[in-house]
Amino acid sequence: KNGSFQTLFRRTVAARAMSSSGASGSPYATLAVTQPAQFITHVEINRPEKRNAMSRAFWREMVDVFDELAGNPDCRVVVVSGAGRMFTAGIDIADMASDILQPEGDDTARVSWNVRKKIAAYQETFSVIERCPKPVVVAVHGACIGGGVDLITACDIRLCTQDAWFQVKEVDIGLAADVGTLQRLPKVIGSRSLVNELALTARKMYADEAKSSGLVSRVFPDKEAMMAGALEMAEEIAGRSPVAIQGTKINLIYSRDHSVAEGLDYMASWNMSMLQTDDVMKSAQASMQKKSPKTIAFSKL
Ligand SMILES: CC/C=C\C=C\CC(=O)SCCNC(=O)CCNC(=O)[C@H](O)C(C)(C)COP(=O)(O)OP(=O)(O)OC[C@H]1O[C@@H](n2cnc3c(N)ncnc32)[C@H](O)[C@@H]1OP(=O)(O)O
Repeated sequence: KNGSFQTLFRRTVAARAMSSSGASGSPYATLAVTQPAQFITHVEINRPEKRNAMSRAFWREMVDVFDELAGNPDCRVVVVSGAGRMFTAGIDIADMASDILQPEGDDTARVSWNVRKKIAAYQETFSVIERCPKPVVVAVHGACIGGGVDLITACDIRLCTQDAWFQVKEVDIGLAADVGTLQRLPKVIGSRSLVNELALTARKMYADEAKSSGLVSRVFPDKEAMMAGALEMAEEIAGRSPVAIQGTKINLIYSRDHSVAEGLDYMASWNMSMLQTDDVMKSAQASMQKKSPKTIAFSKL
């Protein structure tokens, strides 16, 4: 069934749609948000002429979009990618310099207070991805620099193309990375030594090493194949019980940050109510009848 002409055709059309450089009439200046298939939302960083550099508008718009998607029952999974030649060149150095380097305040305490608030707001841009109960699949092609690494480490599944490269570039512009890479990358990549090397030297890491280190789980030959793969994966997720999927994401993140005993305790409290969902019976029945979960009509969540 997977290889049928119709399925392949539909995937190719969807992958092309997902590779486009944006939807007209988007309410966002830096993002194109579309629905390539039922329950799947595609968030495309859409400033290709500036290599998807993250401007002030971008930092705000990501929060708006993910806050909305978190509560939107028509979204069960999100795919994030970049338009044009690369995923992202990181922070927009031109647009952001004045925001960070000329802070307001009458004295050191007030200036510091205001800078802290700004940094916390920038951190929120990627923390909303992690807090969103819908799984987020990120698809990286070409460069993923600086803030791009902060972004992808907040996502649940990372895919890339063979031409992708990743760079924790902050030290090159005089910063200690402050919006998530130093906190999340060590949880993603097993080797602390490799994380330290990448963050302290700002060297580029290419697709094969990204795969062998565990930063990405799959490498595709090109962007079209990657977007088709991302959509296929998103369909697998979107076709399953949203109660099970969202509970799985939330508990995986909780147990990443807690002891096994605390994670088990949280899980027991979680499932004491969630096990009572109709989705368990529906899914078990379909499984016994050897039907795909995708054939089940789950209530919206
Ligand atoms: C609170 C702080 C929060 C977060 C902090 C994050 C830190 C970081 O993100 S550090 C990383 C910063 N990024 C960089 O240093 C990358 C700089 N860019 C490049 O090295 C290159 O542009 C490139 C990404 C390798 C792409 O090269 P190429 O394909 O040859 O394109 P260009 O001709 O260089 O650029 C095209 C166009 O895009 C503009 N641009 C590219 N990157 C940025 C950027 N980071 N900020 C602003 N603008 C960028 C470039 O200026 C060009 O614009 P024109 O108007 O066409 O001149």
